[in-house]
Amino acid sequence: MKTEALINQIRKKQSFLCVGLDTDLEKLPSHLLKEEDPIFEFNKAIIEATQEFCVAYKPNIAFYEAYGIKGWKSLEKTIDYLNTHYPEQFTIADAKRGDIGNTSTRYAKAFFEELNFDSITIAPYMGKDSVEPFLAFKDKHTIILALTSNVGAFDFQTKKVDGQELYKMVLSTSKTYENPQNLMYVVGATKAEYLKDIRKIIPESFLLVPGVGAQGGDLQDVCKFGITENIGLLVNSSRGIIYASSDEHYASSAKEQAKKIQLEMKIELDKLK
Ligand SMILES: O=c1ccn([C@@H]2O[C@H](COP(=O)(O)O)[C@@H](O)[C@H]2O)c(=O)[nH]1
Repeated sequence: MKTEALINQIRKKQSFLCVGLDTDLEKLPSHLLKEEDPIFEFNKAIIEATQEFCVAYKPNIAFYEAYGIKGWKSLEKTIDYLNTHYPEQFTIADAKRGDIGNTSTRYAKAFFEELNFDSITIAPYMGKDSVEPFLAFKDKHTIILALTSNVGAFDFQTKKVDGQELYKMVLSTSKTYENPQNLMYVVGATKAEYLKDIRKIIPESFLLVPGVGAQGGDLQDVCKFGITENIGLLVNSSRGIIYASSDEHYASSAKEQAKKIQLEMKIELDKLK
């Protein structure tokens, strides 16, 4: 998907919400466990309930890999369902990959060609030759971990290297890679105050912002420093939406929660007018 198409969807739906499909069998309503593929049935119901309020879906690959071949099948069915029924939705494989170039190319083929995701999250630690194989794919997006939402982000990402915080070096160095137009970045909602500095380095880039809801990040704080003329934000909530209730009303509860966040986003978008 082209970035322009994503921006158009955001304007049309007045939403920059990404729904995280972190689907955990242990948290599913018990009646779904009788289904042949409970994970897919759950995802399908969540997608149907939330799609009018969001512009992106982000399955975290760990939740599928955890169930082996069955989990991969559920993931494949989910991405196929999205691409068939809601091709306007931006899809993110939250896989946090990255390896020597030869191997990164295989990861890129797996997620961009075989599964046909629009984007993938990448750990930048192995540098240029580990990231560029992903960037080589036209109209696919490589979302680099810049400043993550967890406490462990302070172990390395905010430490100074040659007088500069590592996450800032990741932002500025990645801009020199081949095909930088295909880059996006992960910045945790729990680190909203850092967005002011981040926007000085990457004023236009799209940011995937996880950490609102269950992790306590604040949407208004994220928008205060992170929003741009072209919005430039995809704010993710996973558990806060998909497990809004654990009974048979899980889909309508997810819908209410997604709608609530979309209305908050509309208020932020109105401020840009
Ligand atoms: O810095 C990061 C990078 C990725 N994530 C992922 O986003 C979701 C957040 O889930 P919630 O339930 O909304 O907390 C999850 O898949 C994480 O692995 C992140 O949280 N922070």
